[in-house]
Parts: sequence; C-alpha cells; structure tokens
Amino acid sequence: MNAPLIVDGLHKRYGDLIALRDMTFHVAPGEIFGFVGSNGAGKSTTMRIILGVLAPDAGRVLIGEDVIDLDLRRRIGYMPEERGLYPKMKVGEQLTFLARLHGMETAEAAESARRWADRLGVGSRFDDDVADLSLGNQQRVQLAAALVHDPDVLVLDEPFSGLDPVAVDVMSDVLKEKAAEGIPVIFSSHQLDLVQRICDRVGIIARGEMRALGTVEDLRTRSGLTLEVSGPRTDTAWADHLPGVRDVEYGETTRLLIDPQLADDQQILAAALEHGPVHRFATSAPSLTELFREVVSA
Ligand SMILES: Nc1ncnc2c1ncn2[C@@H]1O[C@H](COP(=O)(O)OP(=O)(O)OP(=O)(O)O)[C@@H](O)[C@H]1O
Repeated sequence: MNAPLIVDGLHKRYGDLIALRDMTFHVAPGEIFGFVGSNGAGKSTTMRIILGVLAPDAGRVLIGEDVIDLDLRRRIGYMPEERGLYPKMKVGEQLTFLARLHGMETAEAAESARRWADRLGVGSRFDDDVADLSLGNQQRVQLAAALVHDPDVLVLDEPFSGLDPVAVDVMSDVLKEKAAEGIPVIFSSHQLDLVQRICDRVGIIARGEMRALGTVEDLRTRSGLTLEVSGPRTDTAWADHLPGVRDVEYGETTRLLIDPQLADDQQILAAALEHGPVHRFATSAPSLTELFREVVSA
C-alpha cells in the first residue's frame, strides 16, 4: 500500500486536562518516526487515537487519503503500552490467532507466526504459555504480534522498554527492514540515544503539543553547533565579535556556540591562530537528549 500515516489536528481532553492540542504530523512510507516526550506528554493518547481505541474530540487520522476506519485499522500493526497478550495462551497459537483475526488464512497465519517467532528469537518458546516467558521475551512476542499479519503501518508504544541490548538490536533491525519495505513506522521511546540512532525524523511533544519536528540532524543543528578550540590564549576575547558566534566560554578548551549558517569555521580558526597555536578544533551538535531538555523546559 505504501501510503503515509497522517495525524491531523487532534484535540483530546480528559475532563479539565487538555491531553492533546492540535497534534499534527505525518509519517512517510519508508520512514521511521520517533515520538518522544516526557511522562504524560500525550504519546500514548495519540497512538490510541491512531488505532481508534480512543476517539479524539477533534481532528482525524488518515492513511494516504483515507480516514482510518475499521477495515484500515486491521492494516496497522500495533504494540499497545499496556501490552495485550493472553498469558494463558501458547506463543504460537496466540500469534496464529492474531494473524487470523486480521484476515489471514489459517495456513498463511501459521506460517507467518512461525516465521516471526523465529525472527524475533522466541521460536524455541512457540509451544510455551506466554506467562512462562520472561518479560523481555514476552515483549518480543508482542512485536511479533504487531507484525504477524503483515501490516501496512506500524505503531509501537515504547517497544524498546525493558529489552536487553541484543533484543534492542533485533527490534531495531526489524523496524529498519519494515521501513525499507515502504511502511511508515512510528514508535515512542524514552531512550533518546536509540531514537537518535535509528529514526529518520522525530517529533518532540510536551503537554500535548508538538514542540519540535524534523530530521534528527536538522533539530540538532537548528539550535546551533558547539565548536571546541584548544590552544589559543584566553586572556583576550578573541572570538566574541566574529560573525555567527552566539556565545563563548573561554577556558583550557574554549567553547563557542555558533550558528552554522552564519559562522565561517576558517575565519574562526584564523582568529584563533592569531592568539596562539591550535591543538584541537572540532564541532559537535547537541545530542537529542540535550535538545529534548531544551525543548521540554522552554
Ligand atoms: N483515561 C484517562 N483519564 C484521564 N486522564 C488520562 C487518561 N489517560 C491519560 N490521561 C492523562 O493524559 C495525559 C497524557 O497521557 P499519555 O498516557 O498519553 O502520556 P504519554 O506521553 O504516553 O506518557 P508516558 O511516557 O508516561 O507513557 C497525562 O496527563 C495522563 O495522566
């Protein structure tokens, strides 16, 4: 199908609390979108509305040009935050059952259940009750449950929480693989290093509002780059009046906050060299974690 997921102007109140205010973004086919925000920011509420388990007060959700209805909903692979497996059902039976529920024929459903259980490293637990698996393995089954019916869109609420590093790698690889097939993938996470590593774009929300939206690279450079210079004397303010330099902290390593559009690194280097030898000259962008703190505290 390869159509974008479009979230358009969602509003949601719980009594006096405004949980979402004009929540708008899209996830393109083939894109991995990271949805981040503090506890209670509105991520799960947005995802529940996408799935139709919760109704918005205003706004709509589309796949391509079609507003999501019951039929389209079956084309979404969803991992709810509260998880949703039957503890007393065997892993294989459960996955097969879920695939059937989404419209697959019995043989195809059984084959898909086996394939995803193997792919996610829980094939050897196929005939065990879900309740007998460790929490991390239950989570692998939960991802298999979201994938088993070969969905056209993936919506995953904190899929990485509680996973060991190997499972994180397996999960990341699967998400990249599905995106490479042209599926829009959205997931929420508090693991910002992971989001920075695997997402094409991110949305940072706070108190129900989208506060920053863009590629990780864009967001990181938008707020400026840090340039670290070691060597030059620090008794004169040699960098203060150079174009594009917003702030300078002089020290053994002098740190300049620069606007990448306006600053000329060669001009800065030349100015530094006039004040002594330069042993180190390197730029770095703020991490997504630093950016997140800045955005949510604004
Ligand atoms: N059923 C409900 N009734 C009343 N308030 C609710 C309900 N569900 C969520 N909320 C409130 O709405 C806000 C958004 O919650 P939501 O679960 O969407 O946040 P979240 O970003 O997913 O948080 P977390 O990272 O902690 O999972 C919170 O203030 C929450 O307390």
